Parts: sequence; C-alpha cells; structure tokens
Amino acid sequence: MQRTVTRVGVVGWGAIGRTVGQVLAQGRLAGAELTCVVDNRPLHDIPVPQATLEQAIEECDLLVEAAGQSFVREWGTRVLEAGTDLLVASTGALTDDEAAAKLLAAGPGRVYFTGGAVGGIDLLQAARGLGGFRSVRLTTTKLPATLEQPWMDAELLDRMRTATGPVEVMRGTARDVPVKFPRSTNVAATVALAVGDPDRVEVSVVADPAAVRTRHVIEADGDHGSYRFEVDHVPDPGNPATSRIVPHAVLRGLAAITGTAGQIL
Ligand SMILES: NC(=O)C1=CN([C@@H]2O[C@H](COP(=O)(O)OP(=O)(O)OC[C@H]3O[C@@H](n4cnc5c(N)ncnc54)[C@H](OP(=O)(O)O)[C@@H]3O)[C@@H](O)[C@H]2O)C=CC1
Ligand SMILES: O=C([O-])CC(=O)C(=O)O
Repeated sequence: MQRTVTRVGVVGWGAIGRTVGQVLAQGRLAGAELTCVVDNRPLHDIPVPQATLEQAIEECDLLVEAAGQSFVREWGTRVLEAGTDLLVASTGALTDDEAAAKLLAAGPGRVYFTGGAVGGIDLLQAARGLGGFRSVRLTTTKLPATLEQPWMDAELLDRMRTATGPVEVMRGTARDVPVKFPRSTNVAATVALAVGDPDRVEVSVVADPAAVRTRHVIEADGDHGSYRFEVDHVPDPGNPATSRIVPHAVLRGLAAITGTAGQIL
C-alpha cells in the first residue's frame, strides 16, 4: 500500500534545518511530517525527538541533509542503500567524480538535490537536450566574513578584512571552488549538476563589505540561446553564509517529492 504521508528526518538543526523542521512540525506541508532531528549537538526545544542517524534511517522515508558536505560524502550512500530517500542541500559534495558516481548509483533510496540559493537550474538542465552550453559563469558575492577559510593566508585575510570594495578571493571551476568554500559555494556545484560538467562552469567568488545581500549571477551561452539569472538574497540572520531563501527552496523540493498538486518541477 502506498504511504500517503512521508516521514521526514532533518539532519542538521541550523539555518536551513530549523526552518524546514519547524514548517514540517507545524503541518504546513501537506504529505510530509517531521519524524526526528539528527544533529552533532544535543538539542533542546525541538518539536520531535532527537535521533541518531541509524534511528533516523530506520524511522524515516526521507532525510533532508542540512548538515554539510562531509555528511553527504560519509553517509549519503549508506542512507540510500538502506532504502531511505535523501534530499541534499550540500551539493558541493558531488564535485569528486568517484563520490558522485557512487551516490548517484546507490539505492534503493532516491537522491534529490535542492536548487537552493540559485534559480534557472531547470532551464540550464533543459538546455542539455539542445547540446548544452559553450560557456557557463557563476559570480558569487558575499560579505567577507562569510568567506573566510582556514586555508587562506594572512595577506588575503587582511585584504578581505580591510576591503572597502569588492575583492575576488577565488577564481576556478565548479569542481575546485565548493571544496574551498564548503559552507558558502554549494551553488557552484548545483549549477554544475544542472549543466552536467563541473569543469565547464567558471566560478568567481567575491568578498564585498557592501554585500548586505548575497548575490549570485549565472551567465550561460550556447547556440540555442543565452541566459542570465541574477539573485540578491537576504542572508539568514543567525548564519549569514546561508541565504534565507534556502530552506524554502528545500521545502518546495519536498512538496514536489511528496506529491502536492500544482508544483512546477
Ligand atoms: N545548496 C545551497 O544553495 C546551499 C547549501 N548549503 C549547505 O547546507 C549546509 C547547512 O547549511 P546551514 O543550515 O546554513 O548550516 P548551519 O551551520 O547553520 O547548520 C548546520 C548544522 O548541522 C550540524 N551538523 C554538521 N555536521 C553534522 C553531521 N555530520 N551530523 C549531524 N549534524 C551535523 C551542525 O552542527 P555543528 O555546528 O556542531 O557542526 C549544525 O547544527 C551547509 O553546510 C552547506 O553545505 C547552505 C546554503 C546554501
Ligand atoms: O546561501 C547561499 O546564498 C549560498 C550558499 O551558502 C552556498 O552555496 O553554499
């Protein structure tokens, strides 16, 4: 018999997971209910029990990953092999070809990806049917503090901290960049997933003290047309590396998966 309500577990109770979990717990997404939450830390004031990953896999039909790239790399395949579906926010985990191939081939659970902070992903993916793109560029601009990384040298950190205008902190492909900014440039990997080639997507990461809104600009050019998608997001107040829209993109994806009528896929 087909289950009518999808039992959802949220992995990572942070900027994304908390909003997704609260909407589900309030019964605001038809066809889905929050069953449990998994997090590294002991949690208080959560609407459902905190569970271990093993318990969550056992109890849930689908897990929402809102924890980080390393969770996807370490546990993604195991979740799918247990027959539990996985909706991934940390798409940057897929820039390693071998890990990506394993995850995409695993089952019987199904893996899904959120469009997250970027739009136009559906059109970029559709263009593969027309032969794809000659060039794809993504420029991500964020507040400097959200882009600081342990691998940065003192000179670069100083330039970022004292900047009075935009500073390009990395230029590379969608294969290189999400590994260097694991909590901040998953969007590059998402664009690469849509286009089908992380090496084809050129990425520029810009730190700008004036970027009170996070900006992502995608420019793609092919024989069939040119496309430009530009978004300016208000960051999450608790975690300004993440835009406020992201949990709502996850929820929209969940609504499509759980079969609510009227979704644009
Ligand atoms: N696709 C997109 O557009 C976007 C994707 N993302 C991805 O989503 C992830 C989550 O974002 P966000 O909610 O803002 O992050 P937060 O840092 O706000 O929250 C993440 C939570 O997950 C916990 N956590 C980390 N690792 C594990 C683990 N292995 N098991 C259980 N819990 C874990 C963290 O705990 P602790 O702090 O103790 O580690 C923290 O409580 C980001 O790391 C990023 O990869 C984010 C923004 C946009
Ligand atoms: O939320 C955003 O704007 C983008 C982000 O952090 C990411 O791609 O990881």
